[in-house]
Amino acid sequence: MTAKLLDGKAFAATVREKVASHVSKLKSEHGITPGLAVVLVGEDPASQVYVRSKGKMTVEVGMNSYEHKLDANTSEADLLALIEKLNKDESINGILVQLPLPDHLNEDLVINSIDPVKDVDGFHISNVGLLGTGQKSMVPCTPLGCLMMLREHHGSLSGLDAVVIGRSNIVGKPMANLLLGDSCTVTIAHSRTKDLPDVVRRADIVVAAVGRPEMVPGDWIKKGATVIDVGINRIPAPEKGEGKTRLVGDVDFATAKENAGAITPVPGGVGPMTIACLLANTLTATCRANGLEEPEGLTA
Ligand SMILES: Nc1nc2c(c(=O)[nH]1)N[C@@H](CN(C=O)c1ccc(C(=O)N[C@@H](CCC(=O)O)C(=O)O)cc1)CN2
Repeated sequence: MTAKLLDGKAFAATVREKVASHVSKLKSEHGITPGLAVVLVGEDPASQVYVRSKGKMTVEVGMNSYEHKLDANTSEADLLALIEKLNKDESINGILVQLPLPDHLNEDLVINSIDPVKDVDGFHISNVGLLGTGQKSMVPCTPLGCLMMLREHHGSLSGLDAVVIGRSNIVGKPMANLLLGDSCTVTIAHSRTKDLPDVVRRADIVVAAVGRPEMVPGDWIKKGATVIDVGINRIPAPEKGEGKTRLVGDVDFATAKENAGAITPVPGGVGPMTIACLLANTLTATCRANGLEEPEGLTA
């Protein structure tokens, strides 16, 4: 059996189209243009690429994009002062601080200084608490993207056995809460989980978010299961030439696709959904801030 490929790149394009059409209505019917501020501290090359891409796609869906690129040595006080300014700025509906931050900055402190209503990453402790208690919140972009792809493929997720491998605050924990919200039976597995292969073999849905290249082999995957690979790992690719690299996920795609019913590729799976969901969250935040109806199908 060869799995159906869940094409995140194509799906993300449809999400961005929906966002663009809502933004166009917001402008024409209410005179509102959503604004997203992205803050980058330092010169991490991958972060620079993601931030550039966020800015470009924000403009493409008709929103205003504000980029704040700060020196790697920026003090915590200066960063917090910028966030405070953005919190008060009425033209800004969404604020995102690109992660990881340089080591001298306290990530929790910085994230929790963002107004929760503008926290389009859904990382603020208030949003974490709201999601954990099943209340309306801002939802982290990558898990939201995974949920959208799962709903699109399965329709209802109710009653399905799901395993989330990885317990990070950014993906693993919110993903587990979202699956629980859709009535899955959820297991969170991690480095101390006993007999991980056995746990994974029972699952109808496997979400791998550990950051370890190809650690989930195909023979852990139950026949017909849906595999969502969140890992984006760059590994050496000598076959492409000296010093060349390639991207792989946390799942061994070549063997997993033989057992899975559906699987996301890397690249082109979950990754593109992250930015599409950021735009969806910015639209949602704008609607909430203005007391307008939220867009359907773009939230959890
Ligand atoms: N504040 C945040 N920081 C980070 C987040 C986040 O959601 N909020 N997530 C990641 C980085 N990220 C967005 O910020 C991101 C990662 C990957 C992709 C993506 O489209 N990946 C492509 C491959 C890209 C490549 O060639 O390297 C894919 O998977 O197809 C988009 C966004 C960490 N920081």
